[in-house]
Amino acid sequence: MDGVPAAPVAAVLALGANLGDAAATVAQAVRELRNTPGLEVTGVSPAARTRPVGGPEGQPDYVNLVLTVSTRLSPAALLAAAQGIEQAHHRTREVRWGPRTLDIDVITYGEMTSDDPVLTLPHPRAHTRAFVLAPWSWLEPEATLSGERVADLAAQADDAGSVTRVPGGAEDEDAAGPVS
Ligand SMILES: Nc1ncnc2c1ncn2[C@@H]1O[C@H](COP(=O)(O)OP(=O)(O)OP(=O)(O)O)[C@@H](O)[C@H]1O
Ligand SMILES: Nc1nc2c(c(=O)[nH]1)N=C(CO)CN2
Repeated sequence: MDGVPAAPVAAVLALGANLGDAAATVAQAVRELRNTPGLEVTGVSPAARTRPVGGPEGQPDYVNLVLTVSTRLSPAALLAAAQGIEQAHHRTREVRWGPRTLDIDVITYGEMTSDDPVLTLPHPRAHTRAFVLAPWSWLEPEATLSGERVADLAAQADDAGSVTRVPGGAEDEDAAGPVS
């Protein structure tokens, strides 16, 4: 998990936010990831507005998007970089699946598999989450996750009906509008 790869590794990151100006936060996080040493952002999905899955009732909608990256960071360093950006956006963890200013999950890191609870790969719930799978499929229509087409998984997910594609660029802070 700590090993630096011999060659850049393709990884997939999922971003989500539903507190404050979520669209602006996600756009800023993309810029921060672009500025992270050892990381090249190779693709940014359109943003999605999504209904909250799990957690307390009455949360605002989320803004979600997916990035593809090419990285020389180890898996542990990639997670640390993601968590550092979460912390810079004042991420707190009070209640499981509660509302958050910013969440950055590592969905895949090359073909690596891991059941380490600190960094499980692929992300253990990604294959059930349209809020991850749908934006990923918009960015990479032929992508697969554990041998299954991401677009098919997105269509089958329980939350498939609560994901709306947001027009405009994901790095346009106004594109997704305020969450409600
Ligand atoms: N693939 C992964 N990406 C991000 N965090 C992971 C991953 N696998 C395990 N974790 C661990 O999960 C812990 C909890 O993460 P976090 O608080 O972001 O969960 P969550 O976003 O509320 O829920 P979920 O894990 O269902 O997305 C982190 O401290 C991290 O060590
Ligand atoms: N719509 C939506 N729901 C969620 C999200 C998220 O990013 N979007 N993240 C969660 C924990 O990672 C739990 N529920």
